[in-house]
Amino acid sequence: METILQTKNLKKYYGTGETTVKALDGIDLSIEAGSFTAVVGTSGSGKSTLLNMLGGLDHPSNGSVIVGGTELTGLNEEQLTIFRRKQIGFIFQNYNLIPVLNVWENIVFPLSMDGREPDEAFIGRIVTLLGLNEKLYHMPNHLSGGQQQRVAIARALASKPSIVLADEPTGNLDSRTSDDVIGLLKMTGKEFHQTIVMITHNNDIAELTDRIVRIEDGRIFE
Ligand SMILES: Nc1ncnc2c1ncn2[C@@H]1O[C@H](COP(=O)(O)OP(=O)(O)OP(=O)(O)O)[C@@H](O)[C@H]1O
Repeated sequence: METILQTKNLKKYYGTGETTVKALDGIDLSIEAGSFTAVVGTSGSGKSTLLNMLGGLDHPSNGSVIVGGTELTGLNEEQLTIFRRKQIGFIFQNYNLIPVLNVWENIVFPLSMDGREPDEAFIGRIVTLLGLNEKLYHMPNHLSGGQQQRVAIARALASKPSIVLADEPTGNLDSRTSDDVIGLLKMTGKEFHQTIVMITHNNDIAELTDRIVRIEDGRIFE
């Protein structure tokens, strides 16, 4: 199997001296292409810090992050931005939709920011898979939480990323809607050959994935 995401002795320390917080304290992790991994752990254990490092949103204090053969620590800010736009789809707990744009506009917004033409046939497939066809011209505040998260998933997938990073995507959803959202992520992951890494507090949700990685105090326990 091909490794698409890898960290080697990854460390992220905040502050100095006695007040140093070791958010990540030597993480060695390899993730296979096409897999769906859940990252679990108590509050403050380092989950979001790890996800941000994998997505090139933050710089390590030490160690390396290698994505598809590219060592992220070797990239400057501009290269990192291009890397993120091309390779990564981000999904957040709070959906982060733009309230003044309708569903379709939200989905294609990151592409337009990037000066890219949306692949309408491809996005049409995503929209259909996610059951959003009837909602394309609705505004986000007229949608349920589950529907808003499906829009956020469509937006994350629209740029055809090879990797999807999701930080508590079901954190605001009831358990049935959460199961639906995970089912959709699994389905789109398979359909579009994506690697998914998802943070969750919820063990039942984690059980639905291929692999569970547990973090405690910035270290991995599997
Ligand atoms: N910018 C920052 N400055 C200082 N400390 C930080 C910063 N970001 C995170 N930390 C600390 O690093 C540790 C790990 O934080 P992180 O957000 O990764 O945890 P988490 O497991 O995602 O938590 P939660 O489940 O509550 O979101 C925590 O102790 C946190 O307080």
